[in-house]
Amino acid sequence: MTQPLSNQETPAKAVVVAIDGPAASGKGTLSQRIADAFGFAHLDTGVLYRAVGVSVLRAGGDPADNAAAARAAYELHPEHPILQEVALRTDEAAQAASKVAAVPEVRAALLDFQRRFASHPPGGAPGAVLDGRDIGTVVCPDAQAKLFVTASVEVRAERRLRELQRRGIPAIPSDVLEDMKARDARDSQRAVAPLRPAVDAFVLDTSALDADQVFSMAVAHIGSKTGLKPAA
Ligand SMILES: Nc1ncnc2c1ncn2[C@@H]1O[C@H](COP(=O)(O)OP(=O)(O)O)[C@@H](O)[C@H]1O
Ligand SMILES: Nc1ccn([C@@H]2O[C@H](COP(=O)(O)OP(=O)(O)O)[C@@H](O)[C@H]2O)c(=O)n1
Repeated sequence: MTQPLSNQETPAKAVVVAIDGPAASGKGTLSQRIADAFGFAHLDTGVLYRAVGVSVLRAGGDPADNAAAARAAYELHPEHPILQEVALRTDEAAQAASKVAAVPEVRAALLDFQRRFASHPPGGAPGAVLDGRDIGTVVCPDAQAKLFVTASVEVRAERRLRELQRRGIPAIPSDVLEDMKARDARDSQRAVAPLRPAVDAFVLDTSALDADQVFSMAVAHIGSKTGLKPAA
């Protein structure tokens, strides 16, 4: 996956905000709000891994099979319709994603695209917000601001359950919790780019914070690192 997302180049060096954390910690919600507030582009990198995982499943393969996972990652490109599918939001897709994500060739295949998005945000945006697991540690280690968003696994499972119900995707509460624990373990223990806060990340436990409180704290942190204030 090496194709550039846009032909438009950004003359000044883009500001990069890295937001990492475990499943359903609120990364995506926060990233989109930060992107909107600062006029930055947003890339949810988890979608890339979910698309690779689902592609392997659809081809009848095993997401833990290195060759099948690597092939699917090399075939993915930024305009691929699978990236828009609601099917990527299911627990099955999440589990497949975390299996393909442990394959070094998959991570390598997706790296250039993510880095290019950060250095040349689409639409000529002055900055980019990337959320995932390894943005602050591997993809953009020089990001001007890094946040690591987390919450207890019980709180995260409850948030994900409500989200799935809202989307009309059937889910069993105990399965969502167990799947999240399994994914946390796989993501944290893999050899390549494991889930962990960068040493210079601001760690934000959102267990008892609502989305507005998280947003305010993140804006304050980004302001302290970049001198920028939200436009609105
Ligand atoms: N601070 C928060 N408090 C309560 N619910 C939240 C909070 N942040 C996000 N959510 C909700 O939790 C669910 C998962 O959030 P999301 O941003 O998708 O997490 P992630 O990107 O880390 O998987 C969504 O339904 C979202 O609306
Ligand atoms: N930068 C990233 C993003 C996601 N992933 C993998 O992709 C899976 C799905 O990521 P996601 O961000 O969509 O998951 P949620 O946090 O939304 O549940 C994760 O469990 C990771 O295994 C990764 O390894 N590195």
